[in-house]
Amino acid sequence: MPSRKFADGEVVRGRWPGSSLYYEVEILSHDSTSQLYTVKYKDGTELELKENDIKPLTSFRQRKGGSTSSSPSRRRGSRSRSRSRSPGRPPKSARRSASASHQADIKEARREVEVKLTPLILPFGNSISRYNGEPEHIERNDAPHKNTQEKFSLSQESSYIATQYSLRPRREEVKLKEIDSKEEKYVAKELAVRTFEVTPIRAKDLEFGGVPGVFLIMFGLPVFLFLLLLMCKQKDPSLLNFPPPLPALYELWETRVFGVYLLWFLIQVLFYLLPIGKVVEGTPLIDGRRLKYRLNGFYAFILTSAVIGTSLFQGVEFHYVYSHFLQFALAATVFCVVLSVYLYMRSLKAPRNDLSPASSGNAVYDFFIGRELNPRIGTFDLKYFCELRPGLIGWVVINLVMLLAEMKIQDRAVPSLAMILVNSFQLLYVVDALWNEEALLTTMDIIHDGFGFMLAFGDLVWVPFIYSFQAFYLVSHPNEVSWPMASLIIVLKLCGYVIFRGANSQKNAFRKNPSDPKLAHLKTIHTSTGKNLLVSGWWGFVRHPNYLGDLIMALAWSLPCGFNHILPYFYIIYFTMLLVHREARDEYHCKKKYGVAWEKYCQRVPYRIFPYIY
Ligand SMILES: NC(=O)C1=CN([C@@H]2O[C@H](COP(=O)(O)OP(=O)(O)OC[C@H]3O[C@@H](n4cnc5c(N)ncnc54)[C@H](OP(=O)(O)O)[C@@H]3O)[C@@H](O)[C@H]2O)C=CC1
Ligand SMILES: CC(C)=CCC[C@@H](C)[C@H]1CC=C2C3=C(CC[C@@]21C)[C@@]1(C)CC[C@H](O)C(C)(C)[C@@H]1CC3
Repeated sequence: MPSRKFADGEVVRGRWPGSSLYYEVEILSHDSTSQLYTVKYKDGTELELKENDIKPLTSFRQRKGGSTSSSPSRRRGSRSRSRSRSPGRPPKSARRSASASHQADIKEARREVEVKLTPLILPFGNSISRYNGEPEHIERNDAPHKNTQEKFSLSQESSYIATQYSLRPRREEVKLKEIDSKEEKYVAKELAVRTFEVTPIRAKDLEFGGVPGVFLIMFGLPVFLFLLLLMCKQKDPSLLNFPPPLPALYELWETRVFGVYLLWFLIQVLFYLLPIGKVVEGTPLIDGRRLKYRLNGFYAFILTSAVIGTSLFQGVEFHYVYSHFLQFALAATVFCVVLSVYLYMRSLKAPRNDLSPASSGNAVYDFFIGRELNPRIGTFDLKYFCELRPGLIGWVVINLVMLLAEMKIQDRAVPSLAMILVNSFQLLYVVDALWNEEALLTTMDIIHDGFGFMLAFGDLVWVPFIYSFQAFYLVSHPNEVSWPMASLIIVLKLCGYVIFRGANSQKNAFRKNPSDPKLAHLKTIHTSTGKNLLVSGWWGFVRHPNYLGDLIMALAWSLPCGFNHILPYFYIIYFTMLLVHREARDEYHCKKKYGVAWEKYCQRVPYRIFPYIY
């Protein structure tokens, strides 16, 4: 029979599962069959640990300045800004860098999650358990105890670790109310910081059809983009005229166009770096750090407008962008490929904690989804910058270019009503995004997806060159819109906007301050993570009211183009597919994160996006 290293009653340090942090524990017993020790933390938490995850107290005694805390719930300190300094964390120099292969990371992570957890008693419910049997209840949003709970925004990553464990409460008699709220605060904070590490996802969890799927998307999307633009350039853009005449590849490349594109990008970089605008903290990362972001997107937009206005006044020929539209699309695509290669290469040196929870260890998949979560050069955040600046602001500039091209080509003194509608609707959308810039920090793109080809292409190519498609279409396919029709379209757009903005603002306000008096009338479902879910207001209507609003707006963008061709409706077709897929991804993550509470929410609010339909 194999010998055991630690005796019952011995006080040692036990590793907190899924992390490299060790806490003082007492050995309760040892199971000779499974070779697991049952240990008890000072707050009463009992877990089963492998021998490798237990160290004698003496291993830690010499360490200077280490934490003296003895249980996950008791340890405290101001670590929101610095990296975790747990007793188990090796010195920085000795820490393994990600230049060691991702496969090695996977092995290590798998070894970590092998720790078998049996019970975990948490004062506010089991924050990392999937189905914990916690007392779910629906309440109005004015219960005072929620304040403390809601302050902790546990990062989305929690869900990826959570399902790796089999957690069962051993002392079910511990009730939520018996626990003092201060203690809750520490436990929740500590869990957010310690237990959630990047766990490589298993092959079956790969999204977008796995490796073959992303491979197809990466080649298919650029081809599709060019075909669409070429189709639109035809006099009769009917689908019957597919395929459009294809230009030679060398005709599409112009170094001057690439230069103009780079200039545009650099101007946006410059505006991003301006020390104007509020600095805010993002959602906590897996190691508890919160990155800082400067919110100056709206200023960048004002400055860009000033630059564009001055250039127009100076007689700069904006028609060049229209006449070289495909060349610009190619320049942006080339730039995006180079950027994606750079992002992948640098991610190989990134520490494991900096990797995206979506990354898999497969090079092709990770090149697509993005391996590093928040690639930064100093304080310059590449993903955050690309998401809102060159592409989104570029979209508005391209729309303006199309408006001018329409006037020139159709010899108009003023732009058509259809063009004005499309331009102003989309301007409102972009200004809204920049005005509410902070909301971007809680989107799936920022907290879950890495920065790779998908977002680089989406942000830098797809948004400016596809989202401006209606304006591009109207340049060569005029459509006269009557005023009654225009009024209907405007009403539709405003309805969509009210739903989109109302839903996003309601959720953002709730996540920022759950006890906001303005939200006191809303009902919520308590969840075990400490974060609650809204079940009335916009979020009680359908489960993704913001997507519904976005889709209604998308329809209003296409309608001014008339009904002669399907092409201008491509956007709404694509967007419906994108949001349905995105909703499914979010649903999957929320189910993992909130367990029964999410199922309760689904029962209460059965429709996902379209009431009574889907
Ligand atoms: N124009 C475009 O191409 C695109 C636009 N968008 C728009 O971007 C915006 C952001 O979208 P996206 O990031 O996908 O998703 P959401 O803004 O809808 O965020 C989803 C998250 O909200 C939280 N949540 C879900 N239900 C509730 C509830 N009942 N109460 C409180 N919180 C809840 C959950 O996170 P948690 O609980 O962790 O807070 C969930 O993961 C949307 O308006 C969308 O339309 C998105 C993609 C493309
Ligand atoms: C086809 C392909 C490669 C798709 C990638 C998807 C991207 C185009 C979108 C993913 C999420 C996005 C968001 C916006 C634009 C489109 C992308 C990048 C967004 C910036 C639009 C403006 C909104 O107000 C928003 C800020 C909420 C939104 C965030 C998500």
